[in-house]
Amino acid sequence: MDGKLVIFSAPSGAGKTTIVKKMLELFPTLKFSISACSRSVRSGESDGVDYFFLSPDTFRAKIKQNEFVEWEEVYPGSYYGTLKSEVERIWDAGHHVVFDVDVKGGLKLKSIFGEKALAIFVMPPSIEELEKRLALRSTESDETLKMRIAKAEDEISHAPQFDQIVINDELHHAVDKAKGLVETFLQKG
Ligand SMILES: Nc1ncnc2c1ncn2[C@@H]1O[C@H](COP(=O)(O)OP(=O)(O)OP(=O)(O)O)[C@@H](O)[C@H]1O
Ligand SMILES: Nc1nc2c(ncn2[C@@H]2O[C@H](COP(=O)(O)O)[C@@H](O)[C@H]2O)c(=O)[nH]1
Repeated sequence: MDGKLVIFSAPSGAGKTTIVKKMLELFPTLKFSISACSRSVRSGESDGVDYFFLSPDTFRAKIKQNEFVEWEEVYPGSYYGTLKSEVERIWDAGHHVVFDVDVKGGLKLKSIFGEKALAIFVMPPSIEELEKRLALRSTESDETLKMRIAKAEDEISHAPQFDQIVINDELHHAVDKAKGLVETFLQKG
């Protein structure tokens, strides 16, 4: 099978991880690209499932060894990146890859893989709703929540560069829209 890539990007809190999890349930041929990151593990997360959790030094060593397809310092001191080995592992097993990456990373992947990739921007209904969702998720301190919200407007300005935009107001509508887009893309020759 010729492996394809489905990329979901959005400002933090817009709901891309929630939508990606639904896509993984709906499409057995899609497998999640487990990113490496240098932030600390949240409650409920596991190493090698949600992320490969690395120290900043180990992450920087992997950058030097050219192990990433793309990487970003998404927040000051917090590195995130797509490992070449992850994409190869998934393609070698005959699957398509789905990514949950920030906006810069999503555009980078699209620029590398072109027509093999479908890049979807998940649009929050408003900045106020984004803030509310992040606060309810209870994963951020006041400081990191502010930092995530401060990036959102600039990230939203890049939405037109994506192949498709899915507005995540009512989750089930967003999932239906994303499902249709992914289905059409995977069926294409
Ligand atoms: N349509 C929705 N309506 C209300 N809450 C939602 C909706 N979609 C997702 N959520 C909730 O909003 C919070 C943020 O969602 P999620 O973690 O999927 O966002 P994200 O874009 O992956 O954020 P991050 O980039 O920080 O990982 C979660 O608690 C999730 O359950
Ligand atoms: N450029 C990349 N961004 C990534 C990658 N993996 C995740 N992310 C993005 O980082 C932020 C923060 O994630 P969180 O888990 O700390 O809330 C979010 O936008 C992720 O999509 C990656 O490999 N490359």
